[in-house]
Amino acid sequence: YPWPFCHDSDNFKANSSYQAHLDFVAATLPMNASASPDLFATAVVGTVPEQLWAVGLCRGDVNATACFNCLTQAFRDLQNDCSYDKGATIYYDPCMLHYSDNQQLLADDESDLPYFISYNGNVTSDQARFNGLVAELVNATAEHAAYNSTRRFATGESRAGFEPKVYSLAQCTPDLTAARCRTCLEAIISQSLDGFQNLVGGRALWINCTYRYETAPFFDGPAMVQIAPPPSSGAPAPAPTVAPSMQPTSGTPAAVAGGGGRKYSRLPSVVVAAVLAAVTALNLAACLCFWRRRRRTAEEKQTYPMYSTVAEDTDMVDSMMMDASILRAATGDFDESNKLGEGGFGAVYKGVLPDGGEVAVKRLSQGSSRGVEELKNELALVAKLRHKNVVTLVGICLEQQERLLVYEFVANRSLNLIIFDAEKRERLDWRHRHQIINGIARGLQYLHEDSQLKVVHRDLNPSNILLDANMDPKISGFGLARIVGRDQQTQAVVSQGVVGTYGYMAPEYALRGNYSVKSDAFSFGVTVLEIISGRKNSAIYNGGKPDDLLDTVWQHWEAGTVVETVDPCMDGGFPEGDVLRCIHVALLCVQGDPAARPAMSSVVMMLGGDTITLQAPSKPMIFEYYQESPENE
Ligand SMILES: Nc1ncnc2c1ncn2[C@@H]1O[C@H](COP(=O)(O)OP(=O)(O)OP(=O)(O)O)[C@@H](O)[C@H]1O
Repeated sequence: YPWPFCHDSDNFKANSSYQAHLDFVAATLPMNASASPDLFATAVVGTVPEQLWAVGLCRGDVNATACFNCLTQAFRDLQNDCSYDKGATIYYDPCMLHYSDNQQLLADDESDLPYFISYNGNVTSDQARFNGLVAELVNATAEHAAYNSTRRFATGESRAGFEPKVYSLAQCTPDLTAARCRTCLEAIISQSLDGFQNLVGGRALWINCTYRYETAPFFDGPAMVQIAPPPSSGAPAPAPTVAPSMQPTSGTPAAVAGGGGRKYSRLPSVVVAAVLAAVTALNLAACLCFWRRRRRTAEEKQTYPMYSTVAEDTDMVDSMMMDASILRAATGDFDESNKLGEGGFGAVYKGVLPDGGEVAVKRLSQGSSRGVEELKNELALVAKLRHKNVVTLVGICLEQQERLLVYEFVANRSLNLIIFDAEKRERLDWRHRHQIINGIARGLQYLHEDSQLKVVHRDLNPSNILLDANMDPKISGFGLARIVGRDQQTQAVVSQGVVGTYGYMAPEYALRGNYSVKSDAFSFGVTVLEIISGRKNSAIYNGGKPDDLLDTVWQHWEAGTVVETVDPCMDGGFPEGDVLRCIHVALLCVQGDPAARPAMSSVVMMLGGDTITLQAPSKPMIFEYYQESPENE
């Protein structure tokens, strides 16, 4: 160890957004993974094409400190070994890290995955019984990891009575369903185990799942699965069939391999093995690297999350179902000219239904597992929400490969397209801006406090605020939203990674994965300051110097010159008292301590009543990510 794989994907440039995303994930993911009970975290940051997706998983039997150290080291090593490669994977004994600009792993029919195998070249004596024992133990351990462990982790051992004893381990990323975990393990076991016949140790490593067996103990804690030794008599096992490319070169010690930052290019769909030159040089056991193209099986298709969603809420889904043919006709077969925009999960098209009704059709990218998760969320959540300031979902379509979400058409599209456009934002006078701020506050209050559900949006920002023909705002983009307990006052913690948009994430969410209605309040505060100033709160380094709107507004607030931060486009055409009140409320929302931020019902009241006295805000927490330059890290 370590075994790094550079994916030979696109390169990114130093100081690019992708680099900033990678730095951010390197600073947060090890903490999120080690703090989660599953020792697992994922993160999606930024937007396509600069979006970075990362997954980190520690072996189920290591402690949080070892997990944190391993993943921290993993980022360091990959940034050295695969510097500027957008996609890379690294395996250590205690952890695995993978990042890429492409989220398509197991869920993608056509994805090529770094499928890595290593084995111990020593050969056993009673081969037929040994091979039978290994196969039984490995499969039992895989079964246990998939179906009996929510962490998708299991260890196993053979009982006394046959020498050598065998020890095994199987693990999947805990975001896989039980069935998909089993499918994944089955795939790597069936691909590799034949090649390990007679060998005293072997393992296959994949991003979504891994298994290993050895004749010496190698994991901590008692084995979760035990199997009886094979009987001494009985039908002889079939003759071993060792794949020629996988035969050990010599009886070598325990399986270890090195990859030294080599670049592996994509290979043909047939499994191709390449013995690493470094193996011989380092006098280590044989080690093979496979890139292979997988076809999703019928069984995997059945376990695709979308289908279980449909089964869960059939009545609601049925009533909203629309024909793909109608939506195709409505959008001119998803013609480019009807494209309204593109989000992280697919493009959005304007459509006109046969009755003349205008709709916006979100077409989720095919094969994106994130897209399916988003769809699940949207179905379960948005369909139940009804508020003037929340976008309405009017239909859905799940036909063959199409996954379409149909919304009411919101004429002026998203706020970011106006507020950050030098010309268009001149159209937004103070009356409009005030109306937008109030509308967002009311929509958020509804989500947090008044709907049947208690919803934390988690990705509130101007690209998720749509403006109707009257410039009334509607909150959209519920793909990352979460329902939290109605009485939940405290914060929930993401176990599967921080997702959201830079510059709007509350520090406790970005750094520790804690989200709550108060992390939405933070995003609201940032959005309000952007609406008033017409400036983006850039979390990306600007020539090595942080360009932070919160900091700028705070400096002016303290100096008593905060009116200078108001968008010059408005040319002084605003009542100063109203503007100051809005900035004051926004500063209360971006305070570092979540408990000090007001609830949205208070925000609505504070915005509406000039008789209410407001508390003095404390300095916003501008978290370190903004303050350090990448060179210092
Ligand atoms: N209901 C709608 N009516 C009109 N335009 C819309 C509607 N929904 C989305 N759009 C337009 O399409 C763009 C893409 O929307 P989408 O919700 O997919 O992306 P996003 O919010 O920018 O990103 P993400 O989904 O990654 O959060 C929006 O920025 C907006 O301009």
